[in-house]
Amino acid sequence: MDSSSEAHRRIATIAAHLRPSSSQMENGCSLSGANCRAKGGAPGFKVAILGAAGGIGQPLALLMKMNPLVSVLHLYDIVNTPGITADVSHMDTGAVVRGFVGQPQLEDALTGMDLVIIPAGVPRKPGMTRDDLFNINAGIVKNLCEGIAKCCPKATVNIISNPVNSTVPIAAEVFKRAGTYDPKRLLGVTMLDVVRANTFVAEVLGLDPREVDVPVVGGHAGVTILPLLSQVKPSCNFTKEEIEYITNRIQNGGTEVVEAKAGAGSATLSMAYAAVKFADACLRGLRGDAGVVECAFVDSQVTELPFFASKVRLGRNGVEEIHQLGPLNEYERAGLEKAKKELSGSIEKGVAFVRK
Ligand SMILES: NC(=O)c1ccc[n+]([C@@H]2O[C@H](COP(=O)([O-])OP(=O)(O)OC[C@H]3O[C@@H](n4cnc5c(N)ncnc54)[C@H](O)[C@@H]3O)[C@@H](O)[C@H]2O)c1
Ligand SMILES: O=C(O)C[C@H](O)C(=O)O
Repeated sequence: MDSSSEAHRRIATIAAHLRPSSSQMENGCSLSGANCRAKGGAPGFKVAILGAAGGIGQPLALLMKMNPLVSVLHLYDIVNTPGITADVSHMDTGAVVRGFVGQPQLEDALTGMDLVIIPAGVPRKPGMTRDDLFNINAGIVKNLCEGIAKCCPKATVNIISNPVNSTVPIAAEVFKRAGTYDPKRLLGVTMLDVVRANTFVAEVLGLDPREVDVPVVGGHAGVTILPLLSQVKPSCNFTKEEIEYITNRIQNGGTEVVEAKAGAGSATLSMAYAAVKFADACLRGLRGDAGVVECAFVDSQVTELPFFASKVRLGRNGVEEIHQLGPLNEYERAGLEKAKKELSGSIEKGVAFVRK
């Protein structure tokens, strides 16, 4: 091909790439093809954020745009994605950003995605439990998962919307109904509990939180959040008072933020950080990296419950291995019984919502 026909081909490719379709804003860019150069077509994963205009969604979009493993980033919400897409797309990082707004554009947002992250739904106000969000968020998660089952049934799905202990079972039921359920690909995000646990333990021990690793198992609400302080790395001993203080602080970390925000929502910035840390682990697993292990709320046989959070190894197929809980001390065994009792009801509530 001579250089002028090569130039024509390139411009035609760019023009096709930039032409705004009726259903999407690409890069917020309205230039004609002749004014832009071709993208390098960097390899990477296609990621969608559903609820991208929210308190979590916006910083999550920012951080995912910075992730070198992401080549395409779809931002979907029922409001405000055009502005957020235009804004984030100006960052000089590799991912191509496209925005989608409203239910009619959900299918385009989801088609072809490798990873879908869901922070859509209402947050708590002071005095509420996460379960108080069920009535609104259950329907939102169900609807979005129906879209995933139809448009990207093989995608890995990260559920952030609360109550996670019920929304993950809801997602599983939707996928089962659609015949697309792959338990390895559905993960409830409990990473914020681990992030908090690492921070609070590091404070008590006088360590850098980046050096601390605290397994947090169970679920994501109150007593279902069970930090295993006997398994902290680096290995250490706590007094009884320290164990009670740290455990309570981790279990009530979400409420601490809800109360401090005094009606303006729940954790958004630390959650976006945790969501990206977790999504990055999922993407490294999908890429084939070895030894990627994080805590997540998944379809599990670690206890008699159908879902449970524990350490999982992430790989090319999603959850490749679920770690057992390891030896628990008496305090943790008592905590586990309390956690299972509450979790069981929350899981059943989610399942019943879809089966009703
Ligand atoms: N798993 C966790 O550790 C964790 C941590 C913090 C918050 N959360 C939960 O995350 C959720 C979102 O929190 P937030 O602070 O970002 O709330 P937010 O209200 O700021 O944002 C939620 C976004 O969801 C959008 N939305 C509502 N219905 C939608 C639908 N049908 N489709 C797509 N988008 C829709 C809203 O327009 C909004 O932009 C809440 O349920 C909250 O409890 C979970
Ligand atoms: O506490 C909440 O309602 C939000 C979230 O689950 C959190 O743990 O911060």
